[in-house]
Amino acid sequence: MKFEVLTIFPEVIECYLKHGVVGRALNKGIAEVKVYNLRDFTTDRHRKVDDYPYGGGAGMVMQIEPFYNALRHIKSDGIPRKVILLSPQGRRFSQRIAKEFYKEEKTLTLICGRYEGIDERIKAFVDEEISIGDYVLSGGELAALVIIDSVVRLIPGALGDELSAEEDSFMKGFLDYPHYTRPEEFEGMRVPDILLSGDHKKIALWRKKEALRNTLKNRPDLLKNLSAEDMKILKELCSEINK
Ligand SMILES: NC[C@H]1CCC[C@@H](CNc2ccc(C(N)=O)cn2)C1
Repeated sequence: MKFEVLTIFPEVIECYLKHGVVGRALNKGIAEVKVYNLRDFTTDRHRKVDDYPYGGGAGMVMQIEPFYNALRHIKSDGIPRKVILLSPQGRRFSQRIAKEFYKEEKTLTLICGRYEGIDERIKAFVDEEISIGDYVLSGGELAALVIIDSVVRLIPGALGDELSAEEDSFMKGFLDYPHYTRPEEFEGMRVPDILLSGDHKKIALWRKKEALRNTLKNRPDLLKNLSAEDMKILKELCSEINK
C-alpha cells in the first residue's frame, strides 16, 4: 500500500512515521509513504504557498500552483491513484472506509491544507474529500495521519500478531472489550477471575459479552445485523441488566 502526502510541514508527517505499528510496517516495506513539501513546488524566491483572498476577508488562502505542480510531478509515473483532500466538508471517515481504501489498493495521495483553505480550483484535481470528524484542525496533516494509520493496520503483517487485526473489535463492528495485565490486584481492584481461569472458550465468550455491553452502553447504533449467537449473548446481557 502506497501513500503520498502533500504538505507544507513534512516533519509533522515524518516524525509520526518513525514510531510503532506504522514505523515497523514502513521498515518492513509492506507500506510506503512519500512526503512532498509543497514549497519544493513553488517558483518564486520566497517559496510562497499562500496569498491574500480575492473578495477580501481575514487570513490567507493556499495557492493552487504548488499543489498543481506537485500533483503533475507525482502523476508523471502514470500509476493509478486516489487524490484525497482532507477537510471538514468531506465524507465522514470510518473503519468501513479504511477497509474500502485498503481493498482498492490504489496509491492514496493525501492533500493537506492549512490557513483558511486551498484555492477552490484544487477540486478539479481531487477525487474525493474526506473528513475525520466534525471539527476544524489547523491543518489536514493530523487527518492524513489518521487515514494512513488506520489503513496500514489492515495490511497483513503490519500488526505483530495477525489475530489482533481481525480481533480488533471495530473490525467486527463493536466497541472493544476490557483489557487487563499484571498486577492481578491494583489499589483493591482485581482482574476478573475468568481471565485467570485459562478456559479460553469461556474467556472468548466473556470478551464478546463485554464488547456487547460496552457497545450497548456507548454506541447502541452499532448494534445492527447481529448474528444469532451475538443476539443470544445480548439478550442474556439485557436480562442481567434488568434484574
Ligand atoms: N476551512 C478550514 C479548512 C480549510 C482547508 C484546510 C483544512 C485543514 N484542517 C482540517 C482538515 C480536515 C479536518 C477534518 N475534520 O477532517 C479538519 N480540519 C481547514
